[in-house]
Amino acid sequence: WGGGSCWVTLRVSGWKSPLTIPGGTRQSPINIQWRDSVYDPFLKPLKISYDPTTCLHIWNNGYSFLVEFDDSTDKSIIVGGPLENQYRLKQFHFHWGAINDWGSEHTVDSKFYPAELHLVHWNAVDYPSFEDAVMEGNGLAVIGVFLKLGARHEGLQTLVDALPAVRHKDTVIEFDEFDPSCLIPSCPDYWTYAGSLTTPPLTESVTWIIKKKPIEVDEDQLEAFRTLLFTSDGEEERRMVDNFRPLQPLMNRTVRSSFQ
Ligand SMILES: NS(=O)(=O)c1c(F)c(F)c(S(=O)(=O)CCO)c(N[C@H]2CCc3ccccc32)c1F
Ligand SMILES: [Zn+2]
Repeated sequence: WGGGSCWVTLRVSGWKSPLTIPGGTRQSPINIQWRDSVYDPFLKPLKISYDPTTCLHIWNNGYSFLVEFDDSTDKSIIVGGPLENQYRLKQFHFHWGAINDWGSEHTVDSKFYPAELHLVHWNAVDYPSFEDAVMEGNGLAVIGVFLKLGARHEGLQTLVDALPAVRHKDTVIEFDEFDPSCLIPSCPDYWTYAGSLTTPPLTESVTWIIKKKPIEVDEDQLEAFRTLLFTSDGEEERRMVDNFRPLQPLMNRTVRSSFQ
């Protein structure tokens, strides 16, 4: 184990992801210890402007279900917050548990939420493509939004209604005119830290922006996520649940907050 690099691939209900990567110093997800986060008065409000006509399709890629956007223009972008320039929306996806006691990737004071939304953006100012940006320290910006059990979320319901059509891995349906800002709490408060993708290639290229306030969804909506499958049509069915990566060491990082 020592200082050497070691690969441990954890096979948890189809969620293959190395536990640690060689030389990783800024891996995600992490536990956010509220009292250890440092208020940074220089953090700007995050500005979100998405164009619903850039929404393309929903697909089940065997990791999660994701909604992909046309990122060939600057129509759907975020700017401000901890970011040096604007980032283009590429896709959003979720992580969730088999039961409501866990499911999120990040935790707050070691508390899990039943699910977590990730909106993945890339730095199209400095890099020619998403694939290039994935390899750069300031290449990506991911907004994380916690989901908690509560009232039904009308905006999410549009997505939930489409899930039966993407039940199996590698199924896709057209999905248009969806504005994902309806899934982001209006409260401006967030934490931010330098991290990584939580799926392969696990590159340390993500500026994480984790919203302090969760959104509320109801039990039926969480159950709808759990009806998805890791497996393709014709394979032995394995329910798509617990598709989150284990917590990673904070190492030499500080989590900043935009609020006091
Ligand atoms: N939690 S997370 O935000 O780190 C994250 C995921 F958790 C996740 F599942 C995916 S994916 O596209 O479903 C699976 C591909 O890795 C991506 N997709 C990214 C990662 C690599 C890649 C390559 C092309 C298009 C999208 C992505 C992701 F950024
Ligand atoms: Zn994710």
